[in-house]
Amino acid sequence: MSTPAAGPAPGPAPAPAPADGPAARARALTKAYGSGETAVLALDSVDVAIARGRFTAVMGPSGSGKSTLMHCLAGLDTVSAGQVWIGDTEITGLKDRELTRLRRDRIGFMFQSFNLIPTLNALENITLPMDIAGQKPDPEWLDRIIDTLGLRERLKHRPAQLSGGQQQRVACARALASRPELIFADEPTGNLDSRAGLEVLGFLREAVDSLGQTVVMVTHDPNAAAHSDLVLYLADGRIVDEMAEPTAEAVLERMRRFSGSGARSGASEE
Ligand SMILES: Nc1ncnc2c1ncn2[C@@H]1O[C@H](COP(=O)(O)OP(=O)(O)OP(=O)(O)O)[C@@H](O)[C@H]1O
Repeated sequence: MSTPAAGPAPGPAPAPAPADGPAARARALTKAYGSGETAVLALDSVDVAIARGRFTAVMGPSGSGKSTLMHCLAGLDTVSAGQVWIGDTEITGLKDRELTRLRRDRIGFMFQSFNLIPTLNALENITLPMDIAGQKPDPEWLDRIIDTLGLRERLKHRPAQLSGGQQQRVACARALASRPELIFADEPTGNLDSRAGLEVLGFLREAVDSLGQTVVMVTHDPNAAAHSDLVLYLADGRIVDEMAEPTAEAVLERMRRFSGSGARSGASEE
């Protein structure tokens, strides 16, 4: 996608993503917060590869490092040591401006709080990041997202006129609008009732299956994780296990085993 940013392009332009190879990966990714006696090792030398065109869930007890992993993979947070790549672009070491541009061009975000602008209608919210970047949405792609997400009749509504599920669908459309290589979703169903949550998970699944997107989702919910292709389990800042083709029952069982084995005293909320 072209990036008509103001001024000369800072550094190398984002390379077109290779058709294969991981969508993102990290090597020996370490993240510490604070220093001295109060230092917390949130990620402890994590090696991970996020498969392209797949739906990956990240699970683990509270404080195990899920959000930190997502933020470091997405270039929202700096790393203490190790390397991170988006596609074949190493993002550790990029200057702030380059990183901002890469995030804008190649990554979509969905958060638990939808972060919609209350004074803008649904369509304006969906296209806002592209408007800010001076990019024009591809009309066919935008139409497809709007119809896939069932938002056609809601485009003129402001967030306050939409249900929680509809607001999250708008946030989902916003994340998809620029056709990013990668979508990071942090507890995207956390604020929704179970029906609306199911809808959003269905759309994320659809984004992977029909639109060919790559999704990484942090969740505590075994039912949500069951929509993914692969679950990565974190404990104490390390990836300790993974499960392909998860079912809610299998995920729940695995979580029980972990909390039973006391990965971190008092840290589990499952
Ligand atoms: N900005 C920060 N400053 C200090 N410590 C932090 C900061 N962010 C996270 N931590 C610590 O790093 C560890 C991992 O936090 P993280 O938020 O990644 O865990 P999580 O698995 O996403 O937790 P939760 O499920 O509760 O959201 C925790 O011990 C947390 O207290």
